[in-house]
Amino acid sequence: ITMSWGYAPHNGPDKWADNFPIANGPRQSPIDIVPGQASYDPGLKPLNINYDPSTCMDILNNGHSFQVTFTDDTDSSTLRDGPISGVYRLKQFHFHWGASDDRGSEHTVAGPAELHLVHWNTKYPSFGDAASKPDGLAVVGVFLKAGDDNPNLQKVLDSFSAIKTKGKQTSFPGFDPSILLPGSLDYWTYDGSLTTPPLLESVTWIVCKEPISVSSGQMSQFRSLLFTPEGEAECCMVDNYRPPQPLKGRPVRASFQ
Ligand SMILES: NS(=O)(=O)c1cccc(F)c1F
Ligand SMILES: [Zn+2]
Repeated sequence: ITMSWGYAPHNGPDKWADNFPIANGPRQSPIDIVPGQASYDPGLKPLNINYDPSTCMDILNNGHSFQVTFTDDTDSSTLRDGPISGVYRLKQFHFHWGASDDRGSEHTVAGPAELHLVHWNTKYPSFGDAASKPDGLAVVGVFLKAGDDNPNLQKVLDSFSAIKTKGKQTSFPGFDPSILLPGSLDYWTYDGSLTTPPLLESVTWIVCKEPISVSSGQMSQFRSLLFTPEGEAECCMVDNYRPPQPLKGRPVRASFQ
């Protein structure tokens, strides 16, 4: 039987290496970002992000998080410049969050949650192919910070009643994910991996310095989702984050001074 990885004691991050030995590899994510230890690189370009809301299709509870998926058969929603070369297409975005407001982000500048916008390098024929290449993916990470209600999250939160349990999906047209980005696109960047199995070491991480806000009430809506499918004993979808991994000598660069 294939392993059903998760975030529980029996199948969580400390067990992933049993089936995915790359979990102990040289460029694993997330990492603890120490602002003072990052080195400013004046050669880094500003991020060039262009999203077309008409590529937004649906929202899904995949049993690990919820994800909003985009059509990626044209260069309509793209990421360019920053630390990357070429054109990367937006495939999906998802979040990781904690059971309480003091944990939940993956890259630690600690906070209740973290948004990941996943893009793949169009020099490869597909997302699946790109995901196995060292320069195949680029993920923009945005920290959520406990504070005021964030009205830009509301459309996402309002869809949760339709995707409460694992496997549920509902159409989610016309959403513009750029409204989830912070005002400043200053970022840290380093070479890493997927933070969930198969933990492939194919991600150029681009982590924004500025967080977006989320209220505690909105966080409790995230926590109302379930890891479990309909009809099974309910298990709240919380603490779906991997703890920081060893840096192993990797440089972390900053786009700002
Ligand atoms: N947490 S994560 O952004 O590293 C991630 C997770 C699943 C599939 C991905 F392509 C991916 F990038
Ligand atoms: Zn993620």
